[in-house]
Amino acid sequence: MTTTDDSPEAHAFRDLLRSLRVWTGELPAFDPYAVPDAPLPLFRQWLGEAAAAGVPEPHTMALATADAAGIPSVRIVMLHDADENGWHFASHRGSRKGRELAARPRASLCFYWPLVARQVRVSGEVVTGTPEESSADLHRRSPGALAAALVGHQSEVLDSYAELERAADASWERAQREPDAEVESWTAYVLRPEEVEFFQGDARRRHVRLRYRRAGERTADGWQRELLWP
Ligand SMILES: Cc1cc2nc3c(=O)[nH]c(=O)nc-3n(C[C@H](O)[C@H](O)[C@H](O)COP(=O)(O)O)c2cc1C
Repeated sequence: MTTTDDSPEAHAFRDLLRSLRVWTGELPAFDPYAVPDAPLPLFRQWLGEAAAAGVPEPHTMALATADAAGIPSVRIVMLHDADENGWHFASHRGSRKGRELAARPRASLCFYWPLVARQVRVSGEVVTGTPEESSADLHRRSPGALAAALVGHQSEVLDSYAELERAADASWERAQREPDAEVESWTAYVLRPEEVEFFQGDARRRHVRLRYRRAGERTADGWQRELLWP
């Protein structure tokens, strides 16, 4: 594939891309032979280390879903928890992702923590929380998050920004007045991991990739581990 755009802007853009670097600075070491039997403790450790290293918003992640025809879509959402049940997040049921998860309840998550050159990918089945769990999720969050959820209509076409401003102001006031307000479409989801892959970047490109896969009865804790070529 050859590039045809010869404009100064295109050249400047390509020069910028070539000038940018990854995997620089002091990167942590990662011994893939000294790891826990299951991925959760390692994930919690890595998220803690990313936060301690100053990675901004280490609890945000890309969530990839697909529609009934298999067309993929991806966006950032916040991690609300990671425990024995899986990786928790929440959104509106009627949004694009919500509709896709209803049609095809599987997803992949991807975290990237550049200051420590680490990536974590998680994939598996997605289970929808009960209305009680979804409501608890909503009310554990900040008044600002409740106000944002009260606006609703996520992923619908917006006719004008002024309409959003009016709705956001009304929702903000309602969230202050009624901190227990419910948002019917707000839904808690849990991704039950079947595969979790840890990637540690290395300045000499000898990246470490360690994958945990659900192994059923084959191992005591239900996970098998394997290294992958980077
Ligand atoms: C840092 C960040 C965090 C976000 N967290 C959430 C979230 O937790 N839940 C959510 O529904 N949308 C969240 N969003 C907005 C989504 O990226 C997306 O725009 C929205 O959910 C609509 O996606 P959809 O049309 O694919 O359903 C977040 C966006 C950013 C940039």
